[in-house]
Amino acid sequence: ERIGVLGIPFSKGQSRVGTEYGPEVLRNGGIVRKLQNLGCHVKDHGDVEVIHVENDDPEENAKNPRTVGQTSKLIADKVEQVLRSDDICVTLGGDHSMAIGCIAGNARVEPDLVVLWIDAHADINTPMTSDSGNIHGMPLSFLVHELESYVPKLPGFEWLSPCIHAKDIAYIGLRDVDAGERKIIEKFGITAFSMQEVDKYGINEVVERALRAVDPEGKRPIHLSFDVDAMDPTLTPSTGTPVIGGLSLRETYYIAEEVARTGRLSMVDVAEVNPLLGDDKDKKLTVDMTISVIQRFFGNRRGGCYPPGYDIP
Ligand SMILES: N[C@@H](CCCCC(O)O)C(=O)O
Ligand SMILES: [Mn+2]
Ligand SMILES: [Mn+2]
Ligand SMILES: [Mn+2]
Repeated sequence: ERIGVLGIPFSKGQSRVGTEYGPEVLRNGGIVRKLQNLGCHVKDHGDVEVIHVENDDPEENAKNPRTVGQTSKLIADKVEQVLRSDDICVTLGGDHSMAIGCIAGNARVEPDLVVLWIDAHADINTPMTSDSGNIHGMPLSFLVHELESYVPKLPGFEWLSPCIHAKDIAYIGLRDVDAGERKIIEKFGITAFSMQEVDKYGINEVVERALRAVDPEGKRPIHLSFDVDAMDPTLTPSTGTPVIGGLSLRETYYIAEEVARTGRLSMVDVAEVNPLLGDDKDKKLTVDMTISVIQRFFGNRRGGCYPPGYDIP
């Protein structure tokens, strides 16, 4: 597979400084080389240009709307460009508002995509249901057809139209869901496996049910949006909204290996790495755990692997 890596040094979807350094620390952690060592053809497309709008006052309770909206358009355009030249795009974030542009861009190339959202959070607040006003808690609400009449057209978002349906989304890892988000999940029948279901059914059954729910015929391209806070904070402490009781390393590996096995992975977003949070040990652990998970989307199976065409001498 040809992989296109794209950095998204962005933090204005939330209030903490630091996720803008996510791409840098993931690259320094060797993510490009480690994917190449798996036999993948990897092209690093550099970073998306980030827009900074002065006096970007909140609108309808959403913070930095112009900055987020205009940057999201650049993300969508760049992602579309990468996916027209490479098979798979891996985006290195950046806060999870990046997913607005990532999914919008991917949907231009793969309109039939489904979304697997691996996250402690549902990230589907509308500007009105959000308590924080942080757009990293809202990305899916701008993308889902069924929510279009519930979401005001914010300045900076004029370019964006919804491009997925509620039934095309499956969550794994939820454990901190706001009231408005829970209502939306139930009202529109979004497939959602919280940590309770992971404990009840086991990760293998959860992954199987999630994939079957969004893509019963097993033919649709997969957009996997991975918020590192889906994993337990003992594994990825350097993130802005940690929640205890998260996915284990092995559960997260399993998700990645099963999604890889479909052969239909179109894009992986890696969101919410914040290297300014925690000490140096926390930062290194977060980067190493994150990269080890990403490797498993691209053939590094625990049962071993070998380069294409390899045979024993
Ligand atoms: N649901 C909270 C927390 C959102 C966390 C966002 C992260 O998952 O990208 C909010 O809306 O502010
Ligand atoms: Mn999260
Ligand atoms: Mn449609
Ligand atoms: Mn998230």
